[in-house]
Amino acid sequence: MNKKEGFKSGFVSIIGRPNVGKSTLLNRIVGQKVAIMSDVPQTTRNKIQGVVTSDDSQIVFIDTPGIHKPQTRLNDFMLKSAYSTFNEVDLVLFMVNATEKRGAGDNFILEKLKNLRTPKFLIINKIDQIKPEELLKIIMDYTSDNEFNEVIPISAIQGNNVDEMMVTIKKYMPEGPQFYPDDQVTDHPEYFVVSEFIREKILQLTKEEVPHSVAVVVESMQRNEDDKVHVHATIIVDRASQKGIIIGKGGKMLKEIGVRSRRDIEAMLGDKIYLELWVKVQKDWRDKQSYLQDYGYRQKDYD
Ligand SMILES: Nc1nc2c(ncn2[C@@H]2O[C@H](COP(=O)(O)OP(=O)(O)OP(=O)(O)O)[C@@H](O)[C@H]2O)c(=O)[nH]1
Repeated sequence: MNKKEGFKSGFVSIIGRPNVGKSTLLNRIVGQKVAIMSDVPQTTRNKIQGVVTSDDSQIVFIDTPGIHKPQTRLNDFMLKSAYSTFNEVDLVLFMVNATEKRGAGDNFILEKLKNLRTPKFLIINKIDQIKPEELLKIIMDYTSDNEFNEVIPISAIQGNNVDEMMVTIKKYMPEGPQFYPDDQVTDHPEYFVVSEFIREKILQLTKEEVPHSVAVVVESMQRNEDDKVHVHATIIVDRASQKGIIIGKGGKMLKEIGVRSRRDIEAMLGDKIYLELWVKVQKDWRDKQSYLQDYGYRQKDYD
């Protein structure tokens, strides 16, 4: 959660018709560090598909469900949220399949992307399946009536041009904080439940004084020599005044938040824990926080 000088971070939405190779691409770029929370119930608007962290950047890829022609009201609803997502992210990757003709599904997405102000890339996948001379025609086909900030042909399966694509994506990321710890991986769904326990206690104890946008990020959970699980979490607020409320007079409020949270966390983990809580003010957090909230748990369970 440190804000390092010059650090870049942002959210990237990947869209495309089914089978264009979105998952293959994500697996390649995220490798072992795929943060798919597939084993956690999802009622989410956006799924976080992968977090790619390097020394100087963190790129969070999110999947946008339901991009096809709306046939039902549910689809319609999903589409609406998908499009609102495009305004919130830092970059949209529109992925197409080089081996398939541009179809109604592509046109439908293109239409929706037309007036978007968020930067957008055209990613032409599966170029290993076509002859080099065919590529130009495909590019022309998609770009003659649409503007993209970048057009990048790749092979997700063989890896051609994928590193270059990542370099270009990074260029479009704004400066920002590291949203997730370096080691944020799939097999830690407890991180999110723990952060929700803490968030719940903050909201219960501070009532309306602290807005719902307060975020809690679990930085680490490790067993120490004392055989306790040491949980280190950061509470993030927008304003210094909120920090004051959360800490309370002489640290009283923070202590109470800690005591109550620890009780729940110990019950869940069936383990003794040591909880270390920090409070930070981070102004640009609120905009990005909706993604965190969508990160693999059922909001209503905790409301
Ligand atoms: N030849 C070739 N095949 C690819 C490439 N990328 C993906 N594929 C194949 O295309 C098929 C679909 O890939 P996925 O990654 O599952 O596609 P997806 O877009 O995630 O599909 P949905 O989950 O249905 O949205 C798989 O059989 C992949 O092996 C590529 O660069 N070249």
